[in-house]
Amino acid sequence: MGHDGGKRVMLVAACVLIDAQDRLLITQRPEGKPLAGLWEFPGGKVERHETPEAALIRELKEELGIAVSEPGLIPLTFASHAYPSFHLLMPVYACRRWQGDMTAHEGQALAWVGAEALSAYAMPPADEPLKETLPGLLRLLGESDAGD
Ligand SMILES: Nc1nc2c([nH]c(=O)n2[C@@H]2O[C@H](COP(=O)(O)OP(=O)(O)OP(=O)(O)O)[C@@H](O)[C@H]2O)c(=O)[nH]1
Repeated sequence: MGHDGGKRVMLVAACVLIDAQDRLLITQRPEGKPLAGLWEFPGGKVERHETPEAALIRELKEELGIAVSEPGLIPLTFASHAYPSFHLLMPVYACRRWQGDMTAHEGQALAWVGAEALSAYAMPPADEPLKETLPGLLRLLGESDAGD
């Protein structure tokens, strides 16, 4: 065992989808999955030999039926959290552009919320720090987007 406890690092890619009113999409984990009932950002595990971007494009299609392109995925921040049986490393992208009608393909509830309102939702422990940092990060992103 290493001095970190020897936990395996699990790579999960997640996306903050942002609508025209600057609201963010969160989805509720369905019953039967670990952490059921908690709200999270869409995404999922990065498979072997898959890039985080490719994993996200695949997951967004599977979970929500939307198509996003790689240039539309803007690296935003990451979460790094020790769960009891693994260490989660989660790159978080922002995305404002997608194609297709958004549908909850896995029976998950969807909610569009302002960044400041995230604190009102129960999210996985790894997401807790994001509740504090996302409002400021998204403001910066909005300012840097203003020119394009
Ligand atoms: N998508 C997503 N996963 C998160 C977030 N926060 C967080 O701790 N996770 C964790 O990251 C892991 C993602 O696994 P998942 O089960 O959603 O991924 P998946 O769809 O590839 O899994 P499956 O196909 O095996 O069901 C879970 O352990 C989940 O709890 C988040 O904001 N979004």
